[in-house]
Amino acid sequence: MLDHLTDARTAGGTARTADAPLIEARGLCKAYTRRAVVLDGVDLRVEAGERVALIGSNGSGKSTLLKSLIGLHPISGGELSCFGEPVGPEASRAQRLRMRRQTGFVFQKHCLVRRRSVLSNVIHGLFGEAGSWRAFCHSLAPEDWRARAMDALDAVDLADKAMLRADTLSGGQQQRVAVARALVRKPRLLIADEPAASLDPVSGRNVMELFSTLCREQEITLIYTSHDMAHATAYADRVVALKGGRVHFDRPAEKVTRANLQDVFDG
Ligand SMILES: Nc1ncnc2c1ncn2[C@@H]1O[C@H](COP(=O)(O)OP(=O)(O)OP(=O)(O)O)[C@@H](O)[C@H]1O
Repeated sequence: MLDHLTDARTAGGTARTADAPLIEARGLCKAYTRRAVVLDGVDLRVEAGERVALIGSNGSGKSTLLKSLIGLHPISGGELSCFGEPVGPEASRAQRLRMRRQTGFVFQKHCLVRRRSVLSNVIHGLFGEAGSWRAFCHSLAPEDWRARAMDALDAVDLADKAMLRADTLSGGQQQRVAVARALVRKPRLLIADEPAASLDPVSGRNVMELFSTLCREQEITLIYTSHDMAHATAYADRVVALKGGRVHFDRPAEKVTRANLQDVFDG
């Protein structure tokens, strides 16, 4: 089964031209073990500025695909390029770091540091920049970092909560802080893995609306996973469905039908 997983491109090579897609995967395969082939020949092209929803049943490989696209998981086969650079199964640490620096992340669990202020949590998004140990505490951070973090908090409408402890905010507000933390570094790509899954319907819609709007305004490419079909179709330009380790369909959000969705989740 793994025979076709051996032709992965190695890291390095020449950078693509400026009009190349932000991400391009051809025949992408990912196996955690010889028996656990999760992605089995995924083709995916994401243009800069697009908003893409990834859907599929539990275990269909959505999170694995998200992480593989940006080098958090090494791929097992196929061809992948991200930010114009080929990404092989053994991407160097330097390349992975380069990709991470251009990417913001938001997860279902927002992973804020509960005892720290909202502002400190957003400044933590600047970890990885020069002198980033100072991002640990907002009072040690340079003034321009604090200003950037305040701008990000303003964008998610939480500037007035900057000095509160993170764990005094509601779940929806904390997720908006996580959005600000992801955007403070002005990433080219935002990856969001079930960002609204732990929120009530209204907070979930608010967070999705926020993502979608900020990404469009700031020309950030967005790829998110969701089990909520209304979220998948309302906030994305395109919906990509995974089934059996392959792309089952890839179509504009407005053309996705109820039957298409049913088909994805039927055994
Ligand atoms: N680190 C890992 N090591 C081994 N197997 C893994 C690992 N991560 C995920 N898997 C397996 O890969 C498969 C796909 O998991 P993944 O989390 O990518 O699916 P998903 O579509 O995001 O699922 P869900 O909707 O439940 O979040 C599952 O069978 C899972 O057990």
